[in-house]
Amino acid sequence: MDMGKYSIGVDYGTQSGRAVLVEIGTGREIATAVKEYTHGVMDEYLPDGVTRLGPDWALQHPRDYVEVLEETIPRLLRESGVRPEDVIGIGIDFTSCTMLPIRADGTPLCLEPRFERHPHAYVKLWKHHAAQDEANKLNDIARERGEAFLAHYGGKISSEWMIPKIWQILDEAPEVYDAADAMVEATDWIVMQLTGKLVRSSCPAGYKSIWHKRTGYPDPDFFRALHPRLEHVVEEKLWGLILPIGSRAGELTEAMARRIGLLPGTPVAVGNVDAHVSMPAVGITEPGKMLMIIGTSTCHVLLGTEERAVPGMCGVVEDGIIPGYMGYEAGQSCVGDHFEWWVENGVPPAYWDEARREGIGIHDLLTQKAAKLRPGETGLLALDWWNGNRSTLVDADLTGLLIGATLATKPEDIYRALIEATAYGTRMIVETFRASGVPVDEMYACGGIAQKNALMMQIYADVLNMPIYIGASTQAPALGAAMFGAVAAGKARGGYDSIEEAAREMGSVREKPYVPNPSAVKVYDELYREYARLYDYFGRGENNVMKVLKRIKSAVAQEEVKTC
Ligand SMILES: Nc1ncnc2c1ncn2[C@@H]1O[C@H](COP(=O)(O)OP(=O)(O)O)[C@@H](O)[C@H]1O
Ligand SMILES: O=C(CO)[C@H](O)[C@H](O)COP(=O)(O)O
Repeated sequence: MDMGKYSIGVDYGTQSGRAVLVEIGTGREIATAVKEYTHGVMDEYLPDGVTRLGPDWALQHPRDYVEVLEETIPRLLRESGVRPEDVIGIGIDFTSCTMLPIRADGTPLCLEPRFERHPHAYVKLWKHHAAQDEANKLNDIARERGEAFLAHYGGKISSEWMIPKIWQILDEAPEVYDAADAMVEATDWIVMQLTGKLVRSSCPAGYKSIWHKRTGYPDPDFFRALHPRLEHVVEEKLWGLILPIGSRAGELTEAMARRIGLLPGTPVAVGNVDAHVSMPAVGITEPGKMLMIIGTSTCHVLLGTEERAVPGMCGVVEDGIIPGYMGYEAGQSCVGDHFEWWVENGVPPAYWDEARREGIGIHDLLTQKAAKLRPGETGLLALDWWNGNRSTLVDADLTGLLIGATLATKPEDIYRALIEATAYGTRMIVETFRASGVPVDEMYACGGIAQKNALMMQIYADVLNMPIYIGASTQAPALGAAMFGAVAAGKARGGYDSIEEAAREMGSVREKPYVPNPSAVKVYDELYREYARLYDYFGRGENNVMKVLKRIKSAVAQEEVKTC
């Protein structure tokens, strides 16, 4: 074993935490460890198995996040033989806005006996969409008041973000709101567990908490207009130093060092977000190159030189991704989740048997079958809104649509139509950026699905009519987090002084991109035009049937709760 220097990155995804130990200088991933969350995503019941959650809820358990550190980091050291003194830094990235109410010392409220059966005391996962009413009211009030911040967020604040989630807690559980000394992003909370102090990251603050590098948070007046008790929400619940990404949040405490096998004093980077952190891991540090991080959901991140208003984007934040640039984000709320839904609910036993016989996963079986179909052959078209629309409509109340099914439609036809729908959704996002004056010249992809599903990447190349370059790492977010760990350590300790330097040495893409096939491009152009018509028809108010159905469903659910 040589005595190089190493950094650890921990990527907290929707289902699991993934840690990598990376060699400084080469970006070589020496060891990887994955821990599935013990409680997974809680969307029906609390851990007691009886406390029922409402529609659109999605919670997590904060203890699972600490378990990830305790299990994966010692495993990395054991398997690699790397000495703790040669680990010069740690970086974290997380899904976002994944948030929780805590005491001032960092204790999550859900760990207190008084609150263990209280849904609002748990972590609200990014895809918790039950704060849509609050998001709608917030957007109406912000529009009426002519709040300038709306332009930085594509005209709408999403129900996935911090302020609607805090407001939902206040509306539905004022006792939890009162007991919370702070509301924090999970990325900042886990950094707090490592360092013992609360430091907030400028990245999620900028994208998810309406914080601006130059103007800070919105005025108390605005928050008062939402709810009188929110007037001082910033001082009361969002306090804490905000540091830019690329800085050091602090050092590993004695207690945590003992629990995870590293040395106390190891530098810890300011927390990051899973999408944004991936850009340097793919080697991107300049404008015009859009990166798709494809997993449970997809995030699209892009650098620009000017702050433009792009309708329905998630946001533009100065220094939000790479210091010195405007960082743009857009996204799709379900991509892998979309396929998972189909696999779990629509695929007959014969297909599962076939996959077992062939010794492959069900996704691989459906992909193999779908790959035999030509573009347009299924006769199907879908809207990719099974978990709402994150960009460009920013509406969690929109739902899925499949059109063209017949008695001859097969499971692989639908699987392919769902893949195509997500590709059309991405094209809509790319076209919206371009129409708003933000160039998108090249497309990149990373994340689990970009690595695993070649058919899907080919369909994206064909639908977008652009080559798709794939990040070389199988764990791009964790690699990016490790790179930020190396920057937190700094050159003097064997790391880097800037993320650009780290990206040059440690980030990379695979040699061969997926290249568009002209005959497929032609068919997909025609199908995309139909997709765009459906998108406008169901998404922009001409036909609100999706919302009507949701309203009826929610009324029925409330009736059921009353009669229970
Ligand atoms: N071969 C595959 N093709 C398409 N989707 C897949 C495949 N294998 C798994 N998935 C989907 O990928 C998602 C998990 O993505 P991943 O990037 O591993 O995790 P995360 O979203 O937690 O970062 C799941 O929703 C699953 O349905
Ligand atoms: O909104 C996000 C980033 O801004 C979420 O973190 C993301 O969409 C969830 O990520 P994943 O699908 O990889 O679990």
